[in-house]
Amino acid sequence: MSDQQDNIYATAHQQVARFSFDETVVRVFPDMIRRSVPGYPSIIDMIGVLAARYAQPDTCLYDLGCSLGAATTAMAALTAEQGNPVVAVDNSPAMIHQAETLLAHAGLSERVRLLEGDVAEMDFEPCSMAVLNFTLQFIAPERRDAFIERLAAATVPGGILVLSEKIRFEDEAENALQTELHHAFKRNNGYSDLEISQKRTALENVLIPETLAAHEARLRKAGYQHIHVWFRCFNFMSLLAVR
Ligand SMILES: Nc1ncnc2c1ncn2[C@@H]1O[C@H](C[S@+](CC[C@H]([NH3+])C(=O)[O-])CC(=O)[O-])[C@@H](O)[C@H]1O
Ligand SMILES: O=C(O)C(=O)Cc1ccccc1
Repeated sequence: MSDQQDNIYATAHQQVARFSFDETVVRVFPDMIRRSVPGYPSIIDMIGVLAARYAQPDTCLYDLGCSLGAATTAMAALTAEQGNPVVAVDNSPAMIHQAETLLAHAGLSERVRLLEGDVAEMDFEPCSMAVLNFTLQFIAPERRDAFIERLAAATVPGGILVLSEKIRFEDEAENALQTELHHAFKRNNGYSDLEISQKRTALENVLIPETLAAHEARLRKAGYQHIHVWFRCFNFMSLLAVR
């Protein structure tokens, strides 16, 4: 029930509604994210590699804004021997419902604790890894500082945050070029100009990108000691922040 092709914006909508992670999106989500986010399959694979490198005993691993549990599954697979608890959280009931089915099929129901809730409001246990794979961009900007500070405080020394985000560039010309290249990527993956344009409208004031400098400043202020850009393609980026 989540393996269909994304054609949500293929026909003209009279009025394009705000984007939301509802049942319609859940049905097409794996196809949508793979065709919309450059490098998404590699990012998921590397989150597994990072889990194997950074998971510490007696700590949990968080997948915050887990959607259907792609990063959760990669983290669990590459830490099978250590067996750290993986805690996967999302505030979309439709996502959680489908993630539950998929994790059960993968035999991960014991290993993974799946929670429905707002990641910016939850309490954290000591963790050695937290993943925000394209989640922070959907949280209201004024809530981001306090949330990252609380997450950093729960991260043990040497633990990490993997922060993947769509980013904005200060320079207008740079921003326009990187956005155009992202749209070329989507077109190459079979999306029409109408689909690209209607999805863009739906995401306005829902997905709010910040600059790389703003992300780095927030992470440093929260107490992360080392910040590395480990992936970048057009206006998509992933940071590795070490506590
Ligand atoms: N405040 C919030 N609290 C909890 N969840 C939230 C919140 N805001 C948004 N979400 C959830 O964050 C997810 C963002 S998608 C993540 C992909 C996944 N990480 C992946 O690696 O496949 C990214 C994208 O679609 O571009 C959705 O499932 C939202 O319901
Ligand atoms: O499609 C886009 O333009 C994006 O920025 C990525 C995306 C992927 C999946 C849901 C929402 C946004």
